[in-house]
This record gives sequence, C-alpha cells and structure tokens, in this order.
Amino acid sequence: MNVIHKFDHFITALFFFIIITVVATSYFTFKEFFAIHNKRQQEAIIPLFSLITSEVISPLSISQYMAKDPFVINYIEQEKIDPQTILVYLQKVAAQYQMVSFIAIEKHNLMIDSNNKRTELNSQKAEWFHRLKKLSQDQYTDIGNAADPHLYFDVKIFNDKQEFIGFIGVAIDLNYFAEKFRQFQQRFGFELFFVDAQDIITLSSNRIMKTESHHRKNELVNINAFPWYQRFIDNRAQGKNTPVVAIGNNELIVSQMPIRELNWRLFIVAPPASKQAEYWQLFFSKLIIFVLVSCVLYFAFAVTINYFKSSLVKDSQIDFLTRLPNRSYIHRQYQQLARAHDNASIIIADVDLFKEVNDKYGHNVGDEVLKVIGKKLTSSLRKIDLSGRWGGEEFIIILPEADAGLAKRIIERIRIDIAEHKFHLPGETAGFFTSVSFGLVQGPLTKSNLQTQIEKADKALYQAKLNGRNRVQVYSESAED
Ligand SMILES: Nc1nc2c(ncn2[C@@H]2O[C@H](COP(=O)(O)OP(=O)(O)OP(=O)(O)O)[C@@H](O)[C@H]2O)c(=O)[nH]1
Repeated sequence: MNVIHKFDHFITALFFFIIITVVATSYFTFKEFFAIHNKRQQEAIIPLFSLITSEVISPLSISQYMAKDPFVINYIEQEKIDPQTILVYLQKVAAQYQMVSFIAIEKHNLMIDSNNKRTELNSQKAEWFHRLKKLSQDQYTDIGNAADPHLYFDVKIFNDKQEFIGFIGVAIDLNYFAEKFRQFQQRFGFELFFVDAQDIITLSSNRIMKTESHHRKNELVNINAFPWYQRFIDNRAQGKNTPVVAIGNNELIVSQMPIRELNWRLFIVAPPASKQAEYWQLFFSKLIIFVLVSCVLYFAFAVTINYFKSSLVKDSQIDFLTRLPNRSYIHRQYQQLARAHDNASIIIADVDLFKEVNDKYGHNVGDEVLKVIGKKLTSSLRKIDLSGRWGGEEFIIILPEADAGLAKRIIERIRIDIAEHKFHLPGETAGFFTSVSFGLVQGPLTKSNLQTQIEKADKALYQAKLNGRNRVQVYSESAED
C-alpha cells in the first residue's frame, strides 16, 4: 500500500511539476519577448537620429556650406562665367557626397546640375526659383524634376552686400529616401512623418512617399488628413500631454520633434507599450484555459490510474484459487483490526488428509475442494470478522470481540457444514466427504501478537489432528504444560 501511495504522490508531483515548468517557461519567454521589444525600441532611437542626420541634416549642411563658399559667391558675380568651371565644382561635391548638386544663378539666368543638365531660369521649368526667391527664409526643401523626382535642399546665396544672387544645394532621389525610411519602419516598427511649415508631409516612411511621380498636387498629403494627428492636436488643445492617441480600438504613441534647420517637424508614430497589457491579458487568459484543461486531464488521468490501480491492488490482495484474502492482506488488515478491537479469537483451519484427496482424485478435484471449503468457512461470518487463505490447505479466521465459547460455537457450525458436504467427482455420481480440523485461541488483540497467537492456534490444531481430526480444539496454557 505504501508503494501505491508513493506512486500516487509521484504521479501528482510529476504532473504539477510539468504544469509549473510549462507555465514558468511561457512566463519567462513572454518576459524576454517584452525585454527584447523594449530594447529594440531603445535601440531604434540612435539609428533614428543617425538617419535624420545623414539623410536630412547632412544634405542641408552641405548646401549651406556651398552657399557660403567664397569661390561660388565670387565666381557667379562675375560678368562672364564658364559653365564648365561650375560643372567641375558641382561634380566634385556630387562625387564626394554621392548626391546630385546644383546651382541656380540669377545674373546669368542659368541653372546647372552635376549631371550637366542646364535650364534657363526664366523658363517654366524653373518655377520653383521665382516662388522660393520671394519667400523670407534662407533655405527650403522642395520636390522637383518630374521625370526623376528628387528632394532639393535649396539654400539662398547672398553677395557681400547681402543681395540675393541665386540658389545652391543638393538633391536626393525620393525613392532613395522612401526606401531608407521604409527599412527603418520595417526594422523598428515606427512610422516617420516629416512635415513642413504648411503641415505638408515632405518625407515619410509611409507609402505616400513611394511615388513614381513628383507631381505634388496629386501626392501631397496634409498631416491633418491623418486621424491620429487630429486626435494628437485635440489632446494638446485639451491640455493633455499624453503621447498616447486612441483611434477606435487602436492606440498609438505619437512623438513630435522639431527640425529647426528646415522649419520642419518630425512625427514618430509607434504602437504603444500599453499593448503589452493586452499581451499579458492574452497570456493569462490562455494560462487559465491551460490550467483548466490540465486539471480536467489530471482528473481523467487520476480516474484511469485509480481504476487500474484498484484492480491491481485487488489482485495483489486476493488468493487466485479461492478468491479469499491472501496472507499478506490478512497481515495488513490485522493491524487495523488490532486498532479497533481489544481481543479476538483466532482460528487456523486445516483440511484433513488433503494429500489423500489430491492423490486419489487428482489436483483439480483438490482445488475444487479448497474452493468449496473456503466459501463455507467465510460465508457465515460477520462483517467485522476477517478470514482468508493462510497457505496450502490452511485457512485463518479472526473473530474480534468473540470469546472462546462463542467462537467455538460459530466454528462448530462451519465444521459440521463442511463435514456433511458431499463432493462430487466430474462425470460420476459417486462422491466423497472430507473434513477440517480447527485450532482456536482467544486472547488480546495487539498489533504485534499475531505471530504468537497463530503459534498457539497451530498448537491447538496439532492437538485436534492428534485427537482424531474433524474437530475444534481450543488452546489452553495448561494443556501445553
Ligand atoms: N490441490 C491442491 N493441493 C494443495 C494446494 N496447496 C497444498 N496442497 C496440498 O495439500 C497437501 C497437504 O498435505 P499434508 O501437509 O501432508 O497434510 P494432510 O494430507 O492434509 O494431512 P493432515 O494435515 O495431517 O490431515 C499437500 O499434498 C499439498 O500438495 C492447492 O492449492 N491445491
């Protein structure tokens, strides 16, 4: 029984160990997932700044540098210029920074770029020049070149007298920008929107920049067109300084960053950290389902195990031939009996001359005799009595709280019943009779005295055999002396 209890505990412990391991593993995986997620968000900040620096600030700085270059200022002020000389200058810059560079010289009505494309400033193609010239700022970005759209960084050139004499700058392929920002968005999950003073999205990691055409009329998107921006502005107007913007069921984190050099604003839009709460909710709801399913499985498992276990236990307690409790079961039950009762009569029963039955009628008949006797020995006992096969042709009966007189009367009835039973041989009308001798001892019932009581009962049984068999002999100390 101990082994079976240990087995039960082992299975339960194993089961819960597996559940705890699965839960702990999932928990730590989730934790790690969020740690990585947060780390990635932090990691995204530095590439974001380097992206802005390399793709926006740096072209602007190069343009500003060229606009202040004394060579440029002095040369384009001359009455006669050689476009080839300017081309060489522009190509040097273009080669060094891998951008297209350009200059628009008012005095000579000429725009020239590092690809040696030349345009007259009074032509329709140079509309931008007249538009930007009138504006008060010194530097602008503008999208131009319909066939091959570029973002132009236009910086005004002034002579020594602070008079406007032209524009100079660099231009970057729009598709190049779009690709750079798209890569960043894919890697870190942030959408980027560069917005000019008129709220127009100049650059973006969003699809709107993946345009083949530069015609801004069709492609221009005002930042106000985005619901999240509206909500962002509303939040500000209401004095809420939260970066979290709710759009329907979705939440976004919107950060705003000025790029003063261009009078731009950069909006960084990201899914919020509060999404984590959703993930945790999901995790815990799955966890509850997992635990419930595990419990159901566990109980199904326990019921199955118990079913097999009880039939195994039964088999290990019962004598195969007579279906009576076996010796080891009687030993265990005796302990319980001893706890519940103070005294008992213990009887050892032994089939008389059983060897002869076996020899005469065969072993199978001998088995049948044992089965019938086993049944007769136990059928008329009380619920609290204990009986079983002690071994071979021997049986044991324990009658708690029965004194020797009562026990003897009970056993006498059984003895007569057996002795009067006619055993039939298979296929024959003739039969035979057999008998059983009993040794009986009455005494205190303690956990440790079974062996001594049995020895006494054995002695009484021996006496019964000596006295002619088929009888009940009560043990007495005096008879022993
Ligand atoms: N058929 C059968 N015989 C058994 C079984 N267990 C023990 N026996 C036989 O029981 C017989 C017991 O014989 P003995 O110990 O000589 O005693 P006995 O012939 O009963 O004689 P007394 O006890 O002196 O009356 C042996 O021949 C065993 O082989 C069993 O399960 N089935």
